[in-house]
Amino acid sequence: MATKKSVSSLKEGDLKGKKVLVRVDLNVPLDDNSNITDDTRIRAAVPTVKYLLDHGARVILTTHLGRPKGVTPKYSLKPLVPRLSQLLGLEVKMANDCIGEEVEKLVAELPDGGVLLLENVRFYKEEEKNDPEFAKKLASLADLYVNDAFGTAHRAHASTEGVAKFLKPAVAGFLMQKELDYLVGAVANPKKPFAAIVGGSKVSTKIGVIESLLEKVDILLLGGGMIFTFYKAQGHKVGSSLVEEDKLDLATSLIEKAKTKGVKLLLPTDVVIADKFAADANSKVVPASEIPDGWMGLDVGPDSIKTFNEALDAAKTIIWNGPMGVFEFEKFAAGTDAIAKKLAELSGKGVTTIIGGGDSVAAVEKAGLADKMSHISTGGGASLELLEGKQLPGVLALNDA
Ligand SMILES: Nc1ncnc2c1ncn2[C@@H]1O[C@H](COP(=O)(O)OP(=O)(O)OP(=O)(O)O)[C@@H](O)[C@H]1O
Ligand SMILES: O=C(O)[C@H](O)COP(=O)(O)O
Repeated sequence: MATKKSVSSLKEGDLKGKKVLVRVDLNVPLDDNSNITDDTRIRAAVPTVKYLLDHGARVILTTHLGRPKGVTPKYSLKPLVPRLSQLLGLEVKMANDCIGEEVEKLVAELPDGGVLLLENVRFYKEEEKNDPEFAKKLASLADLYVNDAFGTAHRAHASTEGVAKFLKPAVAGFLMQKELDYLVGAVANPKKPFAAIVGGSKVSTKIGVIESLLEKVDILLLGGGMIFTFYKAQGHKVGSSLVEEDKLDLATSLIEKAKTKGVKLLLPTDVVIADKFAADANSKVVPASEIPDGWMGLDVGPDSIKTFNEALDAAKTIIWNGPMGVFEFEKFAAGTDAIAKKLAELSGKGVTTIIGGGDSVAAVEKAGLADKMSHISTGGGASLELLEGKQLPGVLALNDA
């Protein structure tokens, strides 16, 4: 992917008095009372907005929230305004729509250094259809475009892709830049040895990532529910653990591929098993090849943690995607916690540590170690696609540097 023009290339002369449409990803989790339960994505959007405000721009923010079908009050962005205002240190105005006359009026009233948040862009079905007329209407609100919505950059939608055709320049925000620097840059040119840890529930959702990483890494550690498909492929008894019967050949071929590529592939040697899929299940540790009938593997065992830690000690760059076990249940969180702690420790010793989105980020945050890592991705699907070596439409649409 060509290097894209960054918002840092725009100076006071380019920005003062200019209306800038900024696509952010403020798709944050809300509880039943519309309280924000994790504001990471709002905090991550702040540097770009502040830069624009400091240079006298008028900022128009656009984002989606959830997957509404038409106008749905539950997915209004109103609950985000207080936190956004607090983080930016000014009163953010909010429009009840994202296009149309009322929005145009509010944009016209926006002072230099002011911020207007548009209502959920997915209230229009034209957004996800990447409808050019809708993109044109959004674009007509502004003079230039900044895309800082890394978490949505894998979607070719009107506000992430279509709009860039109508606004020049169209540049990457600081968050977008940072995500690409780590998830593309550090992965393409890693300090070696380069280790990857891949977990999560199923091998089928991680095939692309594993295959792509096998081309690049020196060490690959596998954990999570997917390991039982590998064990079964090797002829082990897996009890009632999660297995994808139609992926047994694939698991064998991935092991072969690792051998051919000279990648050190480590599967856990012991596992924590449970007599039911529940937080209060009975549990015990057994060798990975001896899971009794009626029991299921829900975490990697202590010997595996030790072996994994030793393997990671050799690495200079580490990327992690997907938990080692069912970390949502305290009893089966030890493997995931141990990886989080190890990566935090190694970060302190100068190792580049990248957490590739989704549940592994939740696990690192739960362990209170988020600020210790070199990079924590704000994108689940987007980071997965990048790790699979795919191009992201929201990035491709931006102007080359
Ligand atoms: N041994 C296991 N058996 C069953 N489920 C497991 C096991 N180990 C981990 N999981 C579950 O896998 C889920 C995470 O898998 P997933 O593939 O979504 O990972 P992820 O990398 O975080 O993905 P995404 O980025 O899409 O969120 C967790 O909810 C966890 O409980
Ligand atoms: O949370 C995400 O992964 C992004 O905001 C994209 O959301 P989507 O999967 O609904 O497109």
